[in-house]
Amino acid sequence: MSILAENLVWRIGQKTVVDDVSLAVEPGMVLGLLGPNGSGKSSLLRLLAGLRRPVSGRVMLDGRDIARTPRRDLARRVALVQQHASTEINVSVEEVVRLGRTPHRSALSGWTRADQQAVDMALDQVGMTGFRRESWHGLSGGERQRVHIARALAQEPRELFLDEPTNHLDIQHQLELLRLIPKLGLTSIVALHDLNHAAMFCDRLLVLDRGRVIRHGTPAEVLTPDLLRDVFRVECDFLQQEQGFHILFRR
Ligand SMILES: Nc1ncnc2c1ncn2[C@@H]1O[C@H](COP(=O)(O)OP(=O)(O)OP(=O)(O)O)[C@@H](O)[C@H]1O
Repeated sequence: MSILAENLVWRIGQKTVVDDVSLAVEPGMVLGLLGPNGSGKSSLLRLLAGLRRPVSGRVMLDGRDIARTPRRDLARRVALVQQHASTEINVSVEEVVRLGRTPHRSALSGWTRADQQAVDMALDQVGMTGFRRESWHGLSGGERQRVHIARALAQEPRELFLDEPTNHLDIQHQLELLRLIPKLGLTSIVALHDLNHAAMFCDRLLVLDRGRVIRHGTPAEVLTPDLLRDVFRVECDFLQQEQGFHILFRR
């Protein structure tokens, strides 16, 4: 397994935010993480990326416990694109993406061809090459989001965690990004709110509610009318199409 989490628990004060979560993702697969607001998706992603330590349970990447993995090794293989990430200082787009190379560089080595190639490719993958010299502060919310993803890709991770990556993006860029993720060949976990997008682009889905895993499996196994009613509190119909199903929400 590329990503394996066993019985993760995380609390803040008296509140159990992540409650006995286990999951497994095979190499190259995309797992969609679903759940209502406050269900623990962001908190779980931070535990999986090693930014938070669980109260109990463990996360294994390629069979190695991340609690015993040196920070630098972890930073070389895992990238997390968080919500509301921001940069205060006045920098160019390319400079933001170059930060993704930090874990690969030593204090003595200069900027290498491999570093530049990784940055060029990452900018290209998110369609931001033309913006490389622009100031970060002049970008729209969606453009910033794409630059954050480029920074994560420049890191050349093996595991990619994305927290609502389509936030702020127009529909064209939402679809482009969701199409890109499976093509990267990385093992990915993506927190999403759009259930149709999750069904279209993820191999497997996992639904959280109040920190607990309610269901996991293929999109067709997970997204059923009873789950949408019980967890998301919506009534819907399902439209069966050649390329899969589509959820129609009732007015
Ligand atoms: N640092 C923190 N301090 C206090 N409460 C926290 C903290 N981190 C998470 N929580 C609480 O834990 C719960 C889960 O939050 P989390 O952000 O993980 O949910 P989420 O599923 O990502 O939500 P959303 O869909 O709204 O982004 C929320 O009730 C939140 O207020």
